[in-house]
Amino acid sequence: MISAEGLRAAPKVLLHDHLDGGLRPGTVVELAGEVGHALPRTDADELGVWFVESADSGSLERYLETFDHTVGVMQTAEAIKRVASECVQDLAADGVLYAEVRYAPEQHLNRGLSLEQVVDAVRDGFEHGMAVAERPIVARQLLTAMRHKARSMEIAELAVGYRDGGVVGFDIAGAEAGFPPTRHLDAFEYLQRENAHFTIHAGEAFGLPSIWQAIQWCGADRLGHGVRIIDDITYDGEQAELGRLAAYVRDRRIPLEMCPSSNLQTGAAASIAEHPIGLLTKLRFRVTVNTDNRLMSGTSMSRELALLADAFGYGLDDFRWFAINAMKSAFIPFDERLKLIDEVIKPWYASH
Ligand SMILES: O=c1[nH]cnc2c1ncn2[C@@H]1O[C@H](CO)[C@@H](O)[C@H]1O
Ligand SMILES: [Zn+2]
Repeated sequence: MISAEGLRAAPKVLLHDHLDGGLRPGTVVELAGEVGHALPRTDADELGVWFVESADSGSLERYLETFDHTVGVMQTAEAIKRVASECVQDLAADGVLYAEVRYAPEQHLNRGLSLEQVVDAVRDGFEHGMAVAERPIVARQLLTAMRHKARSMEIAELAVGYRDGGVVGFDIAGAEAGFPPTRHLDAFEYLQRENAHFTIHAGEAFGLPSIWQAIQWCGADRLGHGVRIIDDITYDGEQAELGRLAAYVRDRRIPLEMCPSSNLQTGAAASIAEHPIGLLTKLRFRVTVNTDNRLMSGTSMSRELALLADAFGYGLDDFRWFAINAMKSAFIPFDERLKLIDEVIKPWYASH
């Protein structure tokens, strides 16, 4: 069994982490004090517990309500920059060597920032974080549009505008039921014409139709969560039979950004041991392991891997496979991905 220290040391790759879901509780308390935002708890430790307990709701909609208190304190360039820098430092300290971190710029305009100023603030924060982090890390932005709102085209254009400025892709997030991906088809078609990359939260709180639309209508490069792809697989404990959609996802090596702890909280899975990641890994889908919202789940990359190790007996070989899967699926250019695989990931695992 690998130790907690060993897990932290192992190079990890993170593709699905929300900037507004990963604040340090102490930072939320301090920033709230500065802007007069009312919090449900004012002690940092108690607030941390409050986030986890409130997010532990069994429903994605109620889980998302907790973001009022993080987005609420991320409304100035200074605050956003601080949060972005701390995010990168925390990920690096946990042994993450490459991270794509997402957030919705449209949610940070309450105090007069423009969309561009929000992206610039995150970029400044990431650059600061990368410069001071205790271990080398590469951090890039994904811009999210909220699926119940109507700004996806504008956010997609913003992502393309910043493609040489630290933004490597686009995403849609928020409540899934009632807001299918095709609602934003114009944005996805635009991104395809621009040769840009995007992932879509799909198959988390809604099933196969959402995944099917995300891939076959919208052309998603990756799936955020995608856990419900399991509904297209029959498994009797020995033999697995894949439906057409599951077979397509596996054949095309479409990356699944799986977030085990988050899925338990929103009710997308009953326990880690019963989480579809076990079977999907066994069937060699392109599985990646992610944190989703470190604050709301009280988690980290190391902790997610530790939970999987407990439930499925995974060890370093599996962690290496997850890291390489994720690095192959990243939205940075191929040569940069290869370099991190050949120069960081493979050498480390070969010597441990
Ligand atoms: O697991 C999730 N599913 C869907 N939406 C989410 C999830 N986690 C966070 N957000 C939403 O994404 C926004 C931008 O980061 C967050 O404000 C939250 O509303
Ligand atoms: Zn997410």
